[in-house]
Amino acid sequence: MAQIVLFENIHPSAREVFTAAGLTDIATYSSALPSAEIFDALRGAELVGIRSRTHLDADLIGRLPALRAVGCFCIGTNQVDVNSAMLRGVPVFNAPFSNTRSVAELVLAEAILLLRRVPEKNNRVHLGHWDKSAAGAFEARGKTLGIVGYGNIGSQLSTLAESLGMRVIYHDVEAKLPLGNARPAGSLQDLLAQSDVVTLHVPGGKATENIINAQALAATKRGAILINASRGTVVDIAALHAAVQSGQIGGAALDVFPTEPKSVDEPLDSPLRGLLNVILTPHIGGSTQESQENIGREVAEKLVRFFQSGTTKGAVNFPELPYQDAGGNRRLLHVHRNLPGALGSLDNLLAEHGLNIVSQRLQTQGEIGYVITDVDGEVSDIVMAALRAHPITVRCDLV
Ligand SMILES: NC(=O)C1=CN([C@@H]2O[C@H](COP(=O)(O)OP(=O)(O)OC[C@H]3O[C@@H](n4cnc5c(N)ncnc54)[C@H](O)[C@@H]3O)[C@@H](O)[C@H]2O)C=CC1
Ligand SMILES: O=C(O)CCC(=O)C(=O)O
Repeated sequence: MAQIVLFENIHPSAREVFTAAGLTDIATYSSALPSAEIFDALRGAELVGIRSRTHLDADLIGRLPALRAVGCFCIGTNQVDVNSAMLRGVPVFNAPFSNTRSVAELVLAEAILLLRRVPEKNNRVHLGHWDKSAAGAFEARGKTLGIVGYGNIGSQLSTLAESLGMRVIYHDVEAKLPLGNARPAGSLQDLLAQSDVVTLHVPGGKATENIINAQALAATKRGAILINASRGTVVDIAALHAAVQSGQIGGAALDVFPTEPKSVDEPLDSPLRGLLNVILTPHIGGSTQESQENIGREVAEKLVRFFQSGTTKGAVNFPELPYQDAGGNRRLLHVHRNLPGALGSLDNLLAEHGLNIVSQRLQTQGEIGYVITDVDGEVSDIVMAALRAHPITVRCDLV
């Protein structure tokens, strides 16, 4: 079985990084695999690369003892049970801003197209109608853009929209630095009531599930446009369907869906198909040549650095230890339960086996601690077996 398994058509730049680092045992898949097939594909894999469609749940992670790290070649990591991965000593990496600009540009384009009613007009011309009316068509200039989630994408979009002359307001659960003339709205309800275009840029997960539901849609300014390029679970699709049909929502653009097709030939199952004032795109917010090449390189580099030196800088679920040159002969990566005396137990065990510590760094986070130890001398299989068998150990690797 391959040491590295990459799903979902990850850009070839990733393979270049792995092979340049001497990691050549790589299996690639052009799409996500059905859950019945994924275990066989991953058996024995040490590094796994996915995008948004491959789900790594607690059960699957638990059945992959060889797995050392996961790379999400995207921003979102909600498709991985990152807590279970952490508890098994598996760091998860992502590319936190390599596709930010691509998403912001698509959203801005969709806002303009929907304000001008282009999706319906495009369809009418294709059908032979030359309907040159200005009814319901507006400039973006002077309109209010409401951004829900003022993180990397939301704030990037904020500056682009202001350069078009839009008034920008935002709602975030954390205090955020307003860029340019953007201002925080008093609440989500307040944002919805004021905005001509509402766009969602929050993470997926339980806390954001259906935050745009029937009640939120009813509180939205009548005829406003809704754009969702975050995660499909953020919008209640049945409620949106009803709001579009009643005219409460004047147009919508959705790039993400509660359940997304796993491959090219699987159709999207959604009541929104066929509505002409709704733009549906196949989760391509971050899919540009520029972003995919950068993401391929960035995440592969993080995986290689972890695999070869143990650094967890940038991991989303793990104590972060930055890169440091190896000081000794061998380097031990030890993940343990975060209990008093854990480091002492590890060091005693090394001393019992005559290993001198050249340098050692510890970081803890929640339930686990992570120690990188450079030692003089060879680390025998006996020492590794003793380390792995110790009651505090979650996992231990030698690099
Ligand atoms: N369609 C696509 O292809 C892509 C989609 N995404 C999605 O976009 C999301 C956002 O990306 P970034 O801006 O890079 O993330 P980010 O982490 O920089 O920003 C997210 C923001 O949402 C805020 N937030 C969290 N819960 C909230 C709530 N309930 N209400 C209001 N604000 C809330 C956070 O405080 C944070 O400021 C990602 O998590 C990912 O799911 C990202 C890239 C591509
Ligand atoms: O490109 C992808 O597969 C996923 C993009 C995305 O949603 C993300 O980066 O979070």
